[in-house]
Amino acid sequence: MMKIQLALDRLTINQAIALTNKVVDFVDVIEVGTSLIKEFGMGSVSELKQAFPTKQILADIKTIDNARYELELCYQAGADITTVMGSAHPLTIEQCIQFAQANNKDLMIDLLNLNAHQKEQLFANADDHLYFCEHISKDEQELGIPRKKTFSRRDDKLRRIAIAGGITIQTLPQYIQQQPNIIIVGSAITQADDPVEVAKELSKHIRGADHE
Ligand SMILES: O=C(CO)[C@H](O)[C@H](O)COP(=O)(O)O
Repeated sequence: MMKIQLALDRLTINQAIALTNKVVDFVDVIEVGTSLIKEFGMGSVSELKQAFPTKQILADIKTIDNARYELELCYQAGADITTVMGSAHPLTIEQCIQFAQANNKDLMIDLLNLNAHQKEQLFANADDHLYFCEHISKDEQELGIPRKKTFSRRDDKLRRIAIAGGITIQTLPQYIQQQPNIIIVGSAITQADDPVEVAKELSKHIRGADHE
């Protein structure tokens, strides 16, 4: 099944919990966004895990260095998945992969701003607990820079792929067509007038998508 990940950004912890409570049945993974971690620290991760103990919690820590220290903080707070920037030093990425494996956790490598060659090098690490996130930044979104088609599931069957960055109900079909494992949606739900309706609709299409 294709999964939907809810990205919680630019909210207080209480707002994040209240919003998630409304839409929890329509999401598979709860992402504690980088902005929450930066503003409120690891308490944002532990409070979300306490509020939703049966859900997978992704701490979007975006590690760029100091791999074990940062992952340890996330695991102590209850995270099931953490993120590392694909642009980090290869040793940092290797440390994250090894440490996640040793702790029975999943890892997501954020491919933000990497070229095809850099991505190929990272793809050599593919396994069932490693996700590669095709991500366009908030800054690119806000400046209206169009997303390039980044991958096709047809030649990418071995890798677990997530897609993130400004995805809405209107733009969803093109992402579903690419058959990722996870579609990450933040503002389209968190900023919606009716978050429940939007999450319900997104979930219907994402979870219902034909996925190999
Ligand atoms: O990692 C992120 C920001 O760095 C967000 O998780 C991602 O961009 C999804 O949120 P939105 O749908 O609002 O773009």
